[in-house]
Amino acid sequence: MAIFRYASRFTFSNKVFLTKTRSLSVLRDQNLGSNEKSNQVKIVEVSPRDGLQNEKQQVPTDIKVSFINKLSKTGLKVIEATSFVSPKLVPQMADCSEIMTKITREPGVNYPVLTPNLKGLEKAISVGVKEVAIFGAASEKFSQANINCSIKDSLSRFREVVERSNLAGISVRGYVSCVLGCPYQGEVSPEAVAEVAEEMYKMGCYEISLGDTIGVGTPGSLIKMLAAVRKVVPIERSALHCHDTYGQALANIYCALEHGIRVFDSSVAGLGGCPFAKGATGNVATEDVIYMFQGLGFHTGVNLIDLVHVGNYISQHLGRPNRSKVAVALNAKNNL
Ligand SMILES: CC(C)(COP(=O)([O-])OP(=O)([O-])OC[C@H]1O[C@@H](n2cnc3c(N)ncnc32)[C@H](O)[C@@H]1OP(=O)([O-])[O-])[C@@H](O)C(=O)NCCC(=O)NCCSC(=O)C[C@@](C)(O)CC(=O)[O-]
Repeated sequence: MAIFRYASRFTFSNKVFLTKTRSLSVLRDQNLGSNEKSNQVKIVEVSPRDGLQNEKQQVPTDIKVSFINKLSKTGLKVIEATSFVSPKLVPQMADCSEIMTKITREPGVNYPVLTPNLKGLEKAISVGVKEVAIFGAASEKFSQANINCSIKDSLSRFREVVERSNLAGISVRGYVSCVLGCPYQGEVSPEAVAEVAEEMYKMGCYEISLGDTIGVGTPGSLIKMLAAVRKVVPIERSALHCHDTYGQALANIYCALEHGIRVFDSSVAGLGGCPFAKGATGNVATEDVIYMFQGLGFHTGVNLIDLVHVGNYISQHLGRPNRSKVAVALNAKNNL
């Protein structure tokens, strides 16, 4: 893992986080806060939503329901099930209410959904959703393309969603897209990311998921972005959401782990892509992330073989090979 040993020292909040020779376990013991010492990581499985939203061919609702039910049996504790957005813009998610009424909700598993505005939230409440996510962007152009409003206007809409959610006893997660680059404007400054993340955190999001929407980030740009964000959002309240477009996702996840992040979004079989980010390919594959965490001695509570079976199930339905490298290897080795 020499690639992950940094020659220089990076300073965040007056703490030195990385040196040339320190291993992850030493970092865990010496540098991180009490929450961050834990060897637990949380996976937010986004495949039923982020994984499928970009599929051109409509996936039958019963297949989606069966997919979510199968994921629920693998040990995953958070499964983002669908999104309550415009069916004209994202037809694949048009069956959101049906999905939420048909799935079997396993005790101890959380099934959050995306709600960009009050309209989506009210629909979600009517089908018993317990957690929602609002989704903003650090890039003005992406905000316009994705949710048809400026960053400023999006924050006002989100405030309404958070206030109404609080009344209904619903937790709210916040996404910030384009944290390491934008498909329309290119570079996005760490300060712009921190500004939106701070607003969302202050308005009441319990967690801020930092999205590398087009997968352009590297550990170099990630470190700079995290340095800015951690000044305004506690690291234990931050999550990382990686797409693997440039093959950097696992490197970025490992890097974020070293910087104290313990929540990671991923998608079984590497499904995914955003309809409003041309060229954005799949999310990092959950199987690959779990395999790496297992190797590092981190507990995810997820049964990897069960997960590979579920990835195979949905890949077969979509008529394409499983995009997880770990799944491909285990399929060949175990004749799955
Ligand atoms: C945000 C809106 C709704 C604003 O859309 P708008 O056009 O500004 O909203 P509007 O209030 O003017 O309404 C226009 C029409 O949409 C309807 N409408 C309005 N709201 C809803 C709703 N909630 N559910 C269902 N319908 C809705 C509304 O009823 C009306 O219908 P019409 O009168 O024309 O028939 C729209 O732009 C939209 O749905 N965008 C889709 C956004 C989306 O799903 N993007 C992909 C997910 S984000 C992502 O993938 C990134 C992430 C999270 O994974 C992290 C990362 O990777 O970076």
